[in-house]
Amino acid sequence: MQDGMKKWMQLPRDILVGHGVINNISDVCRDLKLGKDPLIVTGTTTKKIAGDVVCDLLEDCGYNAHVVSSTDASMSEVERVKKEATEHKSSYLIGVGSGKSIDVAKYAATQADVPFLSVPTAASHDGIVSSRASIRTEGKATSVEANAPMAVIADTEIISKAPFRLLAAGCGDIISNYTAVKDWELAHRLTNESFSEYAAALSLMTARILIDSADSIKPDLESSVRMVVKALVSSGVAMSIAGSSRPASGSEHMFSHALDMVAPEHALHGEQCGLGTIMMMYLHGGDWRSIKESLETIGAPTTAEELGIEDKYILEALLVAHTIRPERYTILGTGLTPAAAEKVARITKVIS
Ligand SMILES: NC(=O)C1=CN([C@@H]2O[C@H](COP(=O)(O)OP(=O)(O)OC[C@H]3O[C@@H](n4cnc5c(N)ncnc54)[C@H](O)[C@@H]3O)[C@@H](O)[C@H]2O)C=CC1
Ligand SMILES: O=C(CO)COP(=O)(O)O
Ligand SMILES: [Zn+2]
Repeated sequence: MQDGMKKWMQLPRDILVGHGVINNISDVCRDLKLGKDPLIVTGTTTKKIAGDVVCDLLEDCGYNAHVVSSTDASMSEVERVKKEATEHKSSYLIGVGSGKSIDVAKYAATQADVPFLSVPTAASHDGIVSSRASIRTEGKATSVEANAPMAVIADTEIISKAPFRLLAAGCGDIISNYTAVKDWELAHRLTNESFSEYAAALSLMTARILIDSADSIKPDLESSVRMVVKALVSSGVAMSIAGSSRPASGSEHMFSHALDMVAPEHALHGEQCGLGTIMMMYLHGGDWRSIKESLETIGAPTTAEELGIEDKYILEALLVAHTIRPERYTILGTGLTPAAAEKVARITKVIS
């Protein structure tokens, strides 16, 4: 198998997107025949926003639900959640929150070999649907294979109340599909890596629809949330078809993962990927200006300053990005020279 590919496509069975769909949580658990003993994994902020709501809704329907708050997407948190699940004899896990809570729940459920449901409180990236989890081990973030959620319940009423920055980050994660697919095509041509026309076409179509609607993505608009959540689901399906994150993660994601390693403070995953897309599109000789303009229209950061990260870390990340996932061939090849890294960052006005 190539590059951590799954042997078969794994997709969520039930996907609910809309106003107030959180109220359907017990119907979904019943539909999937999951039993009456869920463990809800949530964040400290998102517990108050949706974790407790999910717990109350399930308890009102006779479920024996327990809640565990998770603060960090680390292997020790995964172990702690697994232990809680064993203590409470939980037959499935429900991740309620942003990326970190969902990843901890997803990976703990995979390790414990129990089903998992995804209830995002923000549309910040396509991990809400995917079969991967980003878990920190010994201080280093690693993307590990996990089981896809059995169901995704994306309540647009809740998500529309999240800070707009999170939604704009989700757009950055989708727009990055453009360079991810270009990298995948390149790898297919140069290294014979297997390539799925369907997964690539779906991934590109998703990014194109989002870019075409960039000027209608606005704060406090539930219709904007709906559009972005659907795109995140569609991007997640593209990854499932491919059996890997290839259609949605290329050199721009390697840049973001590198930034997580080298910079003392990070921005949001989707924000970093958006910035990476501008620069990697320049390297591909593509229309990086329209990527930049779309991100600006949406209100996502397009410069190091807006990202809140010093220029020197952008350059450092560009230099080490190719080492992040050496088995995944991209436009970065065996690496940029310091002069090339500075040139791409300056020409695209990511650094000044
Ligand atoms: N599994 C996968 O395929 C993927 C995983 N990731 C991982 O996900 C994590 C990043 O996830 P993000 O969601 O971008 O960041 P995050 O999980 O750090 O959350 C950012 C902040 O948003 C807050 N938040 C969430 N919903 C809110 C709401 N409704 N109202 C107010 N605040 C709210 C959270 O409390 C948190 O402080 C990283 O660990 C990254 O590596 C990223 C992409 C894909
Ligand atoms: O973030 C992702 C897709 O948007 C997942 O990609 P990784 O495999 O790089 O973690
Ligand atoms: Zn991503």
